[in-house]
Parts: sequence; structure tokens; C-alpha cells
Amino acid sequence: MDILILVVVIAVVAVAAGSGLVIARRRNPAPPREKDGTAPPPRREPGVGEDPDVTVEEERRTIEDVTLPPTAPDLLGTGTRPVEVPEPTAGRLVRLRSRLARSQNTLGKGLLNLLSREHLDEDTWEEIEDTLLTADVGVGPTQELVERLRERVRVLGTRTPEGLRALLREELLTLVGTDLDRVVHTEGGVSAEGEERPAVVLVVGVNGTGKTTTAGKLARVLVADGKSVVLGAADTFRAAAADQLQTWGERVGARTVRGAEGGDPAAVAFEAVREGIAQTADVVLVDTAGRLHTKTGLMDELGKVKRVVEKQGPVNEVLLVLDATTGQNGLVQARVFAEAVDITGIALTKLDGSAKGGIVVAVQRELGVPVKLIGLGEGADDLAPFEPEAFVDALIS
Ligand SMILES: Nc1nc2c(ncn2[C@@H]2O[C@H](COP(=O)(O)OP(=O)(O)OP(=O)(O)O)[C@@H](O)[C@H]2O)c(=O)[nH]1
Repeated sequence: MDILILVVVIAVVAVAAGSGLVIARRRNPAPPREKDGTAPPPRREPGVGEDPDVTVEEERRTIEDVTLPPTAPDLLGTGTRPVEVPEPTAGRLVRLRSRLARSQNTLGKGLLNLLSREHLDEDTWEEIEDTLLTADVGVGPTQELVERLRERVRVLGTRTPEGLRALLREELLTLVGTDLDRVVHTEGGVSAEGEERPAVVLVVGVNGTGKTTTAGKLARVLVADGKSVVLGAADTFRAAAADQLQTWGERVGARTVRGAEGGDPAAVAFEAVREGIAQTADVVLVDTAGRLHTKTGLMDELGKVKRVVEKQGPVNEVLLVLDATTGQNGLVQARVFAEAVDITGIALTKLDGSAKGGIVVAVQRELGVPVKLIGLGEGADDLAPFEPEAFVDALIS
């Protein structure tokens, strides 16, 4: 009996669904064609307050009527792309500080939770140590911080959440360092002959760390601050790297000097500086190759680039680009580059993709050089100056 009822129900549902489909198809007939066979003008659904029985024809827009975004690719191959206006500094910093807080707040939260435990026994201190090591702070700085926290918690007496937060903020700031020179030096000078000289910034680092992207983003930051920039594509081993840099330059109206594929990187760097002087540009940014196949090869190449550039004036900044997501590997790279050339600042990229912000402390210790810039995304304006206070606030936010 039950089976009979089930069969009847299924049959009724099937018939209802079938007729529904037919009705639905009837309600949406294929649009009739015009007499000349062309498609009719598009129609839109009636809006609130309009007669539902009257179909409204929409104005047809042609490709000429559609405004393309300012970053439109050069599809027609005319060689001209509209020059972009980079994001103004103030707005960029506010946006990137909140992105930093989103990616980095686990370390501080973890530490605050542990420090708030009722009994701070040896196991808890070990957990605090592990938390710091896991965040790539490095062994030496971790031990220092734990020692200082132990000492200060002991004399603190009561541990209110506000008290602990203030204490941790202070100690993390001491660890990161507030008195290092984090300015990217982009002030040119005047030669002995009284000729204006652009500032020269060399960008070095292993391929794939975000070196070219960082050079491009830095060019935008400088242009946003009203400076004129010439780019030097001294990574002559991959034509694509020069193309990539040139595209960054074109987007903000900066000229890129490049050489033949496989040509001498030092010659391109020299030419870029010469062009910078000729154009009375404010800054020349030179992107170098970062193949790590042999240490001596790298040393020879970077050493030569720097020496050749210095024939025309001083190199104001040598920025080492490191990928924050590579942890200890990044430190090994940093060491090799520091032996090859005098690094004056670190640009730490992909911090948006890593919760291990402790690498800031580790790499500064390793090289004795400050982190000056941080990359916080793949967007064109996702480069920020490294600000210790904002960074520590992000950690404990
Ligand atoms: N999420 C994120 N991605 C980044 C950041 N910086 C660079 N990248 C990405 O990292 C990738 C590598 O960047 P490149 O600039 O091409 O790296 P490179 O070091 O110049 O390496 P080559 O192009 O091989 O010479 C690209 O996909 C970038 O968009 C960053 O701060 N955050």
C-alpha cells in the first residue's frame, strides 16, 4: 500500500515539474529578430513605479561609448598607455597599516594570552619562547626578549591586560629598534663641477623575491611624492625582467634604460645614471640580476655594477629585497648578498602572505641593516615604509 502511494506521489511530482518547464519556456521565448535579421535593442525589466506591462528598451552602447579604465592595456599596439596617478602617500599608508594588522596580529595575541596565564611557570615561558621562534624572531633575539619579559613581569606585581600590553609593546619596540635610520635615501647631490646629480638606488636580491616589483612600486612612491625617476634594467639575463620593469616605468611615465639580452649589467647601470643626469632626474633606480648560482659570480657582478655607477657619483642606497615567506632561507640569501655588496637597507616583501613578522628582527640582527620598506600585496601601490610603532601595534592589535 505504502509503495503504491509513493508511486502516485512521484508520478504527480513528475507531471507538475514537466508542465512547469513548458510554462517557464513559454514565459521566456527566444527574442524575435528585427526585419533585417539583426538583434532587437536590449530590453530591461520594469523598475519600481513603472508599468509592468510596458517593456522598456535600453539605449544601446557601442564600444566607443564605454570609458576604459586608466590602466587599459595597449591593445591596439599604438605604443601609448595612459600615465597613471599613483595613490597619494597618506591614503596608501592608512590602507597598508590596516593590512599589516590583519596579517601580523597572531604573534602578539599569542604572547599576550600566554603572559596573562595565572601561573607563569617554566612550561609557559617555554611556550612563549616557542611562539617567538615559530614567528622567525631568531634564537638570540628570542632569548633576550624572554629574559627581559621574565624580569619585568616579576617586578610588575599585578598583571592587568593593559599593563601586559604596554609592557610587551615596549619590549617588542626595543627589539625592532626605534632609532635606526629607515629613510630610503633619494636626495641627489651636486658634482664637483657643479652639475646636479640624481640619487642612485641599486635594488638587489634573488630572482623571485619581488625585486623588480619592488623597484616598480618604489618608482611609483617616488613619483607620488613629486620626484622624477629613471629606471635601469640591469637584469640583462632575462628579457622578460626588463620588459616587466619597463611596463612599471611606463605606467608612471618613467623612462627605462635597457640593454641587449645577455649584455653587460654594469653598462646598463652606467647608461641609466648617465640618462638620469641628462634628464636632471631626481632618482635613478637600478634593478639588478639576482642569480645565486655562484657566490663569486654574484660578487663580481654586483661589485662591478656598483663600481661602474660610482664613476659618475655615489650610490645613495643599496636595497636588498627579501621574501618574508622564505624564513631561514631568506637569511642565508641575505648573508651572501651582504658579502657581495654593502647593503644599506632591506625591503621585505610578501609580508601580507606571512604571519611570521619576526623575520624583521632576525634579518636586521643578521645584517646590522634596518628594514626600510615592506611589501604588503601584489597591487601597484602596496609598498610601505617600515614604521616600528605601526609594526608593533599590528603585532599586538
Ligand atoms: N603578495 C605579495 N606578492 C608580491 C609582493 N611583492 C612581489 N610580489 C609578487 O612576487 C612575484 C615575483 O615578483 P618579481 O618582482 O617578478 O620578482 P623578481 O625578484 O624581480 O624576480 P624575476 O622577475 O624572476 O627577476 C610576483 O608575482 C609579484 O607580484 C608582495 O609584497 N606581496
